[in-house]
Amino acid sequence: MLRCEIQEAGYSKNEPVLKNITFNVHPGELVGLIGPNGAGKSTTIKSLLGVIDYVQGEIEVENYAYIPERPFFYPGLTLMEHFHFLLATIEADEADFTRKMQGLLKEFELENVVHHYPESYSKGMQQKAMIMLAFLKEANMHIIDEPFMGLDPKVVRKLLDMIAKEKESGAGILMSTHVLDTAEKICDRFLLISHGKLIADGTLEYIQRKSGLQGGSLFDCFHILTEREADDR
Ligand SMILES: Nc1ncnc2c1ncn2[C@@H]1O[C@H](COP(=O)(O)OP(=O)(O)OP(=O)(O)O)[C@@H](O)[C@H]1O
Repeated sequence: MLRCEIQEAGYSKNEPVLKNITFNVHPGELVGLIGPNGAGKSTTIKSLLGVIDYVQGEIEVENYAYIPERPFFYPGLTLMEHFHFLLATIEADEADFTRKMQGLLKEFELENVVHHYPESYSKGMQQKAMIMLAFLKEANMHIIDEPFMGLDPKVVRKLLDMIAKEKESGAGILMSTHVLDTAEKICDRFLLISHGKLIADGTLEYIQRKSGLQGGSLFDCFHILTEREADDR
């Protein structure tokens, strides 16, 4: 379970970026975090991860794995060494971990480069490596920042399968994305952020009702609600 009750958060106390962002993510639930560029999605995620300077409020998130928007790796470690490092920091059965790792390496076609430095990978390969590391952690909660950019359609399919499996096994997932047609298909609920505020939290039906667009796409509802919020400012 993830509980987020942010009263204010940002990069300095004088200029908070987020105001009153309160939501939960329950076990087995996939929640989409959506909003225009600069709305505060990444700042919300950074607040959850505890890597932001100023957060006023309460955050509760246990045993999470995080897939960042921009991959980062430990310099001087090969991908295999990253796996060994991860194994050393989590409580996992080594044989089980190795079996899963090998399965994922094969699925993501990274077997031939596992002894190379991830810095030498293409952008998509780096993202695949980050996804593998996150899913090998066997977390109760997955926090995923814009996972689809730069991935080829085959990998997107695999990622969606992995997300579905995690959900089935009871993990909660918070995923920020701009890919609204995919989000519409897979998310149980949506958090719509605009100008640092949570302007909607609910299912597609709720979002449709709120935007006055019965049966409308998430894409169209998104436009109506964010425009309305901008007009009200
Ligand atoms: N490191 C930072 N220092 C200061 N301000 C920042 C920093 N990162 C983001 N901001 C500001 O915080 C606000 C919210 O940005 P954030 O990155 O959370 O948006 P986002 O919804 O994730 O946008 P995008 O869809 O473009 O990734 C913006 O006004 C941005 O300028």
